Amino acid sequence: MSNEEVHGLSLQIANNVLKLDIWDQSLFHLFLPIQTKNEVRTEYILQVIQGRDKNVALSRSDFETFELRHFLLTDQTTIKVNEYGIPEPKGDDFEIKDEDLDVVFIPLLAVDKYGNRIGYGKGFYDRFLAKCRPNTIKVGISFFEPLNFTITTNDTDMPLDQLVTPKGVVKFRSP
Ligand SMILES: Nc1nc2c(c(=O)[nH]1)N(C=O)[C@@H](CNc1ccc(C(=O)N[C@@H](CCC(=O)O)C(=O)O)cc1)CN2
Ligand SMILES: Nc1ncnc2c1ncn2[C@@H]1O[C@H](COP(=O)(O)OP(=O)(O)OP(=O)(O)O)[C@@H](O)[C@H]1O
Repeated sequence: MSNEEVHGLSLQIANNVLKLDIWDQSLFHLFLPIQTKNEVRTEYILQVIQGRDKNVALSRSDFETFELRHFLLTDQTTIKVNEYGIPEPKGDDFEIKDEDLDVVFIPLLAVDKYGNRIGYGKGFYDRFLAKCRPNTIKVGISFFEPLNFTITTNDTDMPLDQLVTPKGVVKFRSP
């Protein structure tokens, strides 16, 4: 995918995020893209969320425990790219508990028609989502539509509620 394609499709995804039924919620968790990985450029989604005056949380990854810690994004937040190429907030101000997040946007490599997800491994998101509230809205973000075959799951895998792609929104229901 060319850089222009990545940006154009990411902008379409941000426009489709507007169609989600999430705008009565207040605290949104977002990932910032790993530049070297052709991930969806979430800066456009960030603009959409902030344009609606919602609060945004960003995470720092701990590669010893494979846990994420979340911090409120403010005017004072400094972002630094870590050794894995992930942009992360610096400092310990305004830490946010997993249970306080209303909506979580999730990066993924592939998803099937049931909302089962394949990530980059290490289980960061499976651990994180398991600690969120049951009614936290889990939204996958992808350039691609769901796969036609079923992804094999294990009992720690956390399925998605919805998926946003450049084409639109996909809602999942349990099989
Ligand atoms: N933008 C973004 N942030 C995210 C994730 C993500 O997928 N995307 N994660 C979702 O879980 C977590 C980080 N997950 C990661 C999992 C593995 C490696 C890793 O093993 N990197 C190796 C090899 C990279 C490769 O395979 O090419 C390295 O950089 O040396 C990095 C990040 C949290 N933050
Ligand atoms: N809630 C959890 N508690 C402890 N270990 C977990 C938990 N969730 C996942 N793991 C472990 O993390 C490892 C990676 O998980 P998995 O292969 O499912 O990652 P993934 O599907 O790529 O998703 P992710 O994006 O979350 O990394 C596995 O060894 C799994 O057992």
